Amino acid sequence: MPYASVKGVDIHYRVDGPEDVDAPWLVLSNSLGSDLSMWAPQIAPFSARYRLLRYDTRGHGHSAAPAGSYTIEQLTGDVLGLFDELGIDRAHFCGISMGGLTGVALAARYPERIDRVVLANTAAKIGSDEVWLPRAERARNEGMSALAGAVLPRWFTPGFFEREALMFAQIRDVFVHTDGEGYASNCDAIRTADLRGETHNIRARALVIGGTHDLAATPAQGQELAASIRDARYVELDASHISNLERVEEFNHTVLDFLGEQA
Ligand SMILES: O=C(O)CC1=CCC(=O)O1
Repeated sequence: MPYASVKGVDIHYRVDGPEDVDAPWLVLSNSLGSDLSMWAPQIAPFSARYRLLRYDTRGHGHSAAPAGSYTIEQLTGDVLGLFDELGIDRAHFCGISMGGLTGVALAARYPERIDRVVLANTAAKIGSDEVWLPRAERARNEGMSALAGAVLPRWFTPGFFEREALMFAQIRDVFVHTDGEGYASNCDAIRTADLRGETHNIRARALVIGGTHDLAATPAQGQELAASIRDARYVELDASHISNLERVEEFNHTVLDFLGEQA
């Protein structure tokens, strides 16, 4: 399993797709409580066109979970560290929820490194102290199994759990095996990240994907995010929070059409 040591923090990543040096890079960034396996239905179609870099956000999957609260600067720094490790000057970026927040910060602060950006089920400010402080405390004190029942039902619409029982079992498995301290430290990063004053700096072409039934990053927040980014496009899918898994075909077409459009 490949790792990059970014300022002493081991970040686990995977690369799929063409070795062709001319193929553009596309980076995928996971949501809170998941890992790079959440992109499984995107790998075949996306890697047919792009050199696909997936990674486990610190505190998740096989990446290290250093002690102490994380910050959005650390989450973006980990991506830039991966770029350095792999010799990537510039890439497309697609992040969902917390991964989308990372994408907002990268596109606003490092315009020279980000080509096109897909911001799915996210906002420039996600949740509030009231959401994140008790969530982090519970993850630290009671562990991930205690949180699963409260958090996971909001990720999908009710029909998904019956239709995709196996997929949901895998998602749940990743969630409950996420390091509780690492998860809580990412809650701290989300809680303290308010990028609403920075989105006007984004120059990358941007696609914002919302989920009609998403309560964690609502359609109104997605529309607000899109409206704050120059020339951004907003597309809404009939999904809850994890739209890349709930509406695989629509998500894949929407992203590939956007990335492949002529400038
Ligand atoms: O897990 C949730 O409650 C929803 C969520 C917020 C940020 C993220 O990545 O997921």
